[in-house]
Amino acid sequence: MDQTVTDFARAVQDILFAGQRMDQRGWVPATAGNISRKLADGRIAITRSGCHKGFLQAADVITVDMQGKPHSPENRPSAETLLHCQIYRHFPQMGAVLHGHSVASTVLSMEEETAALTLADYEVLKVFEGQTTHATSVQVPLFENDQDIAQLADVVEPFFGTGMPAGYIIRGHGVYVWGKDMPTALARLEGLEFLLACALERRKLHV
Ligand SMILES: CSC[C@@H](O)[C@@H](O)C(=O)COP(=O)(O)O
Ligand SMILES: [Zn+2]
Repeated sequence: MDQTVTDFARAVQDILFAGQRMDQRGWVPATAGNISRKLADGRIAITRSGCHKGFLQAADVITVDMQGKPHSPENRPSAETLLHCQIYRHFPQMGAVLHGHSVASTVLSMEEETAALTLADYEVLKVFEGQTTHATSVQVPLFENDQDIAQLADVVEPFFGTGMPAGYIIRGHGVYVWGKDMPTALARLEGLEFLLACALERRKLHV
């Protein structure tokens, strides 16, 4: 079979699997969230706008270029496609991007008044790139939500220089994480969601 077709077919499988996994964990309520995977030829396979991520069909995955332009003009990619493209542009070694709307990321980001959530002293911090010990802290930047995604991307842009090992959170909205491939991105998301759930539980204990 043609290599390009095989790569796209694999990306579709990766995206459908990720959608089911994120739905099972309660991270993509209703039609929330979006999922992408970079193809070997540089195109990006991404979810269509408005689909339930737990019930994705192969036809719900389309391709866009690095600027977010769909290869078939009749296809409407995720409303947040620009945020995915921005991550791939900054980190050429990354192969998958996940966006979810968990309860923990939504609540914590609305409660935290500073510009970042600090996650410290957790063993699971080692799930993030470059972390080798629990005896550290990782900052997860918080950005104000904005329905103008190009404007939101402009605000996120300078933070790529800081690496953002755990991804970032849009306030009252959700998380963005990435990885070299889909299993790595899913593991990072699972790690981040575990840590956010711990942080939320601790805040409840301390009220
Ligand atoms: C359920 S509303 C969520 C959307 O506004 C958006 O934030 C989202 O994550 C999904 O948008 P989509 O265009 O389907 O990729
Ligand atoms: Zn969203």
